[in-house]
Amino acid sequence: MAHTARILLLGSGELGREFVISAKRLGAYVIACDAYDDAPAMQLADAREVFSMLDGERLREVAEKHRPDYIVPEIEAIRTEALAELESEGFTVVPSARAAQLTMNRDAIRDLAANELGLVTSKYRYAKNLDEVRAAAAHTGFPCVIKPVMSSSGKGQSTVRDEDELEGAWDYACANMRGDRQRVIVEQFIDFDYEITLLTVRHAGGVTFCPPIGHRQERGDYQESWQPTPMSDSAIAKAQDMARKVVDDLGGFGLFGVEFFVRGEEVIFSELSPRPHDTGMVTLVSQNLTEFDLHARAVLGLPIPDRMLARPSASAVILADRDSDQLGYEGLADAMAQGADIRIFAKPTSRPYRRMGVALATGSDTDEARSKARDAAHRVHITYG
Ligand SMILES: Nc1ncnc2c1ncn2[C@@H]1O[C@H](COP(=O)(O)OP(=O)(O)OP(=O)(O)O)[C@@H](O)[C@H]1O
Ligand SMILES: NCC(=O)N[C@@H]1O[C@H](COP(=O)([O-])[O-])[C@@H](O)[C@H]1O
Ligand SMILES: [Mg+2]
Repeated sequence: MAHTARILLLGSGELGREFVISAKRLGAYVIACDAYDDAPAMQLADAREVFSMLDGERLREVAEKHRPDYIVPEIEAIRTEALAELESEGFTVVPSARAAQLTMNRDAIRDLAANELGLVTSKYRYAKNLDEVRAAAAHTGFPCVIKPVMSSSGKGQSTVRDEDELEGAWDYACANMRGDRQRVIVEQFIDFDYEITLLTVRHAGGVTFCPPIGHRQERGDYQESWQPTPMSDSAIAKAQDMARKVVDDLGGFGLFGVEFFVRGEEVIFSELSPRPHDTGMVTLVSQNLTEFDLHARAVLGLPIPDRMLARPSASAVILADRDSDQLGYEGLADAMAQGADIRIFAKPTSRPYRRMGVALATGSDTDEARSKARDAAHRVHITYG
């Protein structure tokens, strides 16, 4: 065979696009899947399949047609029962069908982290109607954060300051939840000093951590990230210990993005992605091996260094502000003039707040890198035809 491995990629957004590049550099044949055609990763892959990955039967048909060595989820909205079945029949799901299943639902991963593994989390309770939301908020206190148990990138999420806002937040969560379970998590709002993503690679040779990535979110969605971010030795040790516990429990090989809130010396586990993380796009310039390279290596059973280093770097997102299918981009040269780099994801359509690209920069420290990346992101103008 001409290729080192066949990979079925489930989800073809910007993270998948970079993963395709990394996997293909290692000689893999990649079939990119998503619910819409010309998705960012499809444009670079060897083959594509356009279907809803929530459709278990279609998922099975596609897996049987391509007979991949590895099935690599790139999004959360996947019929994970189908992944479990395929795994039991001998397919390899990355990092494991169990990891995909538990992280698709906030309640499943939260119960594992808080109850079974004993990790420190915010106070929380679940609710499936407005009365239960009120009871849950009485338990957590105000402010609290309400999120659908099935959602990502902040969809359906709101921070609630008092009783009167609960109904609006419940309606908003219901209107924006994915899947068929009308259920939310109500979490105590953590007034953190900063939050991090700890990229954690579980591989044949053990577990390797990348230097912590700091990030800033708006509307529950990432706006900028930087690496490394300073942390005390004790805080980093706590985060690494919790990350190791959870990835060892989930099993399999791959890179995980483990999210924590840090308040003083207290480190609070939030959630994790069993795959490259959006805030980890900064590794496209900060690390010798990016998060996508590390995921590809771990998946293919190739060696991962024991220690990863990062030079001070930052990323800043380029967002659309309206719906369009006549997109163009201006200002790239201007954005790059101060030394920043730009990635455009080439999504075929835009909608308000959709992430269309990212600016990347390095600097003598992360403050300088952040201001360069932000400045470059502002110089890119999307045209809407
Ligand atoms: N309990 C909380 N206290 C304070 N801030 C919170 C809390 N929960 C979430 N946030 C803020 O909202 C952001 C998004 O939350 P979370 O990571 O749970 O959502 P998500 O939809 O899964 O996002 P993604 O899929 O992009 O990781 C967090 O990074 C944090 O900034
Ligand atoms: N926080 C998760 C995340 O960043 N996922 C990334 O966004 C894409 C969906 O983007 P879209 O909504 O613009 O299609 C996903 O395919 C993945 O690459
Ligand atoms: Mg998150």
